[in-house]
Amino acid sequence: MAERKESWTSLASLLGTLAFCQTFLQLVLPPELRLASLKFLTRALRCFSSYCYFDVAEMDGVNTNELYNAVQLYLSSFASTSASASRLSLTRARNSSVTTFGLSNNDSIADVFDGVAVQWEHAVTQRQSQPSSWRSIPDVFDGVAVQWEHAGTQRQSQPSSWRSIPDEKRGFTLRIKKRDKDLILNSYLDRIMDKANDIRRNNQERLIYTNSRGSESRGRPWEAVPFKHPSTFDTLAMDPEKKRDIMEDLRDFAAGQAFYQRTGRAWKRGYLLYGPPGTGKSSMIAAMANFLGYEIYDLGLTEVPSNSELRKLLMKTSSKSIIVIEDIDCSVNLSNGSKAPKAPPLQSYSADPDTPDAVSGGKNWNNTMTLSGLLNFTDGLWSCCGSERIFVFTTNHIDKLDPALLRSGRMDMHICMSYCSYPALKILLHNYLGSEGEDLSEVAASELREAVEKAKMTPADISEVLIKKRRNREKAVSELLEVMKARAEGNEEYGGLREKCESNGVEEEEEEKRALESPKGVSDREDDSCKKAEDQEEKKAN
Ligand SMILES: Nc1ncnc2c1ncn2[C@@H]1O[C@H](COP(=O)(O)OP(=O)(O)OP(=O)(O)O)[C@@H](O)[C@H]1O
Ligand SMILES: [Mg+2]
Repeated sequence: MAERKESWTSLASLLGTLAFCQTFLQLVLPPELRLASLKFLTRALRCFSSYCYFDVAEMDGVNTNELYNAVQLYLSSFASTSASASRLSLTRARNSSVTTFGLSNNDSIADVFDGVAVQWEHAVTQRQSQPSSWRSIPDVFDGVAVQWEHAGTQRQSQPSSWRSIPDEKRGFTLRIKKRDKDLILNSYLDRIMDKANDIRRNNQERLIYTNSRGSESRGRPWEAVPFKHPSTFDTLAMDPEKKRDIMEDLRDFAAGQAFYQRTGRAWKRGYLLYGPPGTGKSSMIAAMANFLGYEIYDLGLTEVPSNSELRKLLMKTSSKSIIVIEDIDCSVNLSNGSKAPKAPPLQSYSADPDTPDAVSGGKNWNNTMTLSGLLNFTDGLWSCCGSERIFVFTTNHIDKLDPALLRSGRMDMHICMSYCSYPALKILLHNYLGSEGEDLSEVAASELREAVEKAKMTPADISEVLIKKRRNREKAVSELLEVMKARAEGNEEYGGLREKCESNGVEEEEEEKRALESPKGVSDREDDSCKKAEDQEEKKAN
């Protein structure tokens, strides 16, 4: 209290002295000397002040000062609850449902960082009436004292090239005690930048981007809409242990900047999601994005005419994003347009993605998209362009993928999305009926457990049944049981048919055709695809 009183007294006397000096200078000195003496006076007064001041202007030349925006966001995070701010400005960004608070003109706000008190002031002045300003800073080089001086002169009229500069000059001034400056300045500014990035991500609705042919020439390589997919790891029906592993992996990745830096690895991670349709691969991607707060770039490879276009597209993705390529088995073996010769198959894996290789038979593939072009970006030198990015490839047929995509280290994690298991079914029951099966009778629960293992139904199939009957829990469960039992019977019949076909020497392809025609039957082979892939991976690892 006494300290505050003291500072008010010194401020009042300082203002008095300044007013007196100004009047005195105006009366006594000729105009050309006034400025120099004012400059001298200000410098003299600063020597006695225990504070130093840092100006953070909105514009750095003609560019926006990132730090200004960051400070604005940072202060908004506590401006509304701070007792020291008396007047706040309110803003809401495009695509956002969140209101941000800011300091009004010439208002100030106090902050504490690492136990050190600082103060921010926001000043808005008209550019035309901007007073000439002089700034000087002493430096010592080889024991010789030098002084840098920066003079800001009044701009009478803006040249046309400066039209983009706002008429108002906005800036924050940070006041720190001189003795604390070296202690906190850098770490405090780093903290502000980090916090601002977090706020930006939380405030702005995340977007999902997609590409279309020719969008690059229209000047907008990606088109975006707000991303509002409600899928989360809570609602995703899959083995809880597997889910935990994936979440942990994602968490480690997002917090792994120092690790990736230390180990000399590009800060990126690749996931390959494979499994039959309707097992939740796309839902998993949405859950990942929601879990990490990342944006999604849904890359349609069929819309990318060449490797160089692909490179341009990928260079325009932001960090903290998931780059998704769905159904990679269907989209990489591309040609440039339907009439163009077929692009080299995935095996045509040349060192330079833009040059033909031996397999392509000497044809010019410069205008085609190749797997090597893609992998060059996800895995090669270009992978370090941007950081904190996740690549997700999905496929229904892991066995059709080129070995180049599957070789160890290419995709960091292979995740099998398979038919619904009992633990996954419990999640679906919780999602749609509000119960996890614990209120089911023991008989019903054990019946469900047995039926779901035999039925080999996808979570999508089960969801369909539960959605229809969700108003009546008992009916929903009994109908689901019926459907699952019927499906299990179909599977058994199909299994018998398959055995018969095999003993009669019917071609495998024909058998598959039949399976497609029969919506009921699921071959064991299909179900086993995850297991087989996992076994193969285990073998490779050993
Ligand atoms: N594992 C799951 N957990 C929760 N819901 C799921 C799951 N799998 C599928 N569903 C439901 O089925 C719908 C289709 O799932 P999704 O699109 O994620 O499957 P997919 O594996 O991507 O299929 P496709 O291979 O055809 O692209 C989803 O909207 C969701 O409601
Ligand atoms: Mg999908």
